[in-house]
Amino acid sequence: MSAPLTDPARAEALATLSGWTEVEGRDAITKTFTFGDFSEAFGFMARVALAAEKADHHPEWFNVFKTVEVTLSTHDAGGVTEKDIALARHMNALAGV
Ligand SMILES: C[C@H](O)[C@H](O)[C@H]1CNC2=NC(N)=NC(=O)C2=N1
Repeated sequence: MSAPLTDPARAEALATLSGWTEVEGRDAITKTFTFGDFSEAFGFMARVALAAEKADHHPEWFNVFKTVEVTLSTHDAGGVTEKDIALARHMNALAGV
């Protein structure tokens, strides 16, 4: 199991991840993606779901119409690890940002 990133390492990673921020009061990162419509949002979720299953690393998320609010942390490690950074980076790529 990978260990949670240190505060400086997490901050350094976030500086390279457009739109991702730290969650207040919890060792996790979050971003709200906004798409053109529900089909785009759900298509994004479907693509992320396949990647997440392959990596055995899954997002917490909440979809309303064309927005997808995502929170990432590594439950087994109790914080943000490289796995979360990799998934966040992949999500940005899939969303084209
Ligand atoms: C048994 C299985 O490998 C684990 O429960 C995986 C599944 N997906 C996971 N997803 C996330 N976000 N954190 C985890 O610690 C995690 N653990």
